[in-house]
Amino acid sequence: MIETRRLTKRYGKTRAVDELTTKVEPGHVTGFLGPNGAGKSTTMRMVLGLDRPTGGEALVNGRRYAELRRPVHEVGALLDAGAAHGGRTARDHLRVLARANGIGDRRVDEVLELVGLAGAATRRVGALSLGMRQRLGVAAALLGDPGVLLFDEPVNGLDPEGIRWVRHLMRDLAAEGRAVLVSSHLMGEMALTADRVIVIGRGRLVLEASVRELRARFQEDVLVRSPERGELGRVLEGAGASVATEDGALLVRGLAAADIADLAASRGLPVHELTPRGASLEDAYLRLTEDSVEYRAKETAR
Ligand SMILES: Nc1ncnc2c1ncn2[C@@H]1O[C@H](COP(=O)(O)OP(=O)(O)OP(=O)(O)O)[C@@H](O)[C@H]1O
Repeated sequence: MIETRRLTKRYGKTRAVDELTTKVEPGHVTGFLGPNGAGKSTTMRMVLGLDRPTGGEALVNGRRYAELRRPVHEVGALLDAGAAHGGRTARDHLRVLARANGIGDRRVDEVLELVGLAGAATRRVGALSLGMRQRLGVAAALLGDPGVLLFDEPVNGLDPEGIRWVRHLMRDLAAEGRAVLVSSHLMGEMALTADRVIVIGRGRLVLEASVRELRARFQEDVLVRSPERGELGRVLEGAGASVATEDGALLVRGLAAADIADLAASRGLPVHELTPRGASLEDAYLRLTEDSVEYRAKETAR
């Protein structure tokens, strides 16, 4: 679990992080979203003890990073995939990290296998593709088998296959009961990976919600077709939705498509169409953060 309590970081007059209070729970992938300069990296660096807060605190499993007895066994991070020493082999790079933390060589081979780099273990880091360096970074984060993981923009620059791999990995790590925090600029990408999101802008918390809540909040309505329209309409109203009828279909507000499907299934009511309509999550996110974009493109006056 990661907790920040009124976490603040000032650089001169810039409040990079401003009284940020959040929780990142185990068993979930939490997306950490915000425009450029919102304070995501600074927050992560403070959680990892790489930057000192100006105010407030950042805790991993209830302790500040500096107070963790075996930090690499509690928290792992992928911050900058370019950071590995280019002249060493992938395996040696990990062995150096492992030895510095009292971890045996066997675990090195295990994590190489886990991230699909066993075949490239003797290649020099400098000769690895970006996707492979990213995997090596993930291997390093997993060395101590930590319960808390932070990934800063892990899909940046990856090809579709690499992106899919990262997505699956995050979900698997969360399914194993770990707390996984992943930063991104893109709500669309996060909606596919994360089940919760923390949105920040100019260092401040804008929104903390489950992706499901977010969809329900920003979606206009859900179009539902069912041969049992009347009965389904009553069930949905009973669950708090407002229901209108249009062209033989139900227009449902106040419930997410997944909840509608679950309710229909629990009553054995057939559903022939279920279409969420309205703003995409990406649009919703842009609206949420439009006041906090650091550098806005200026329109040229003519
Ligand atoms: N070492 C530093 N010195 C001065 N200002 C800094 C420093 N690090 C970050 N900042 C400023 O703090 C703010 C937050 O930056 P940060 O890198 O945490 O944002 P971010 O959300 O990670 O952005 P990006 O998505 O662009 O990586 C920015 O205004 C940035 O310019």
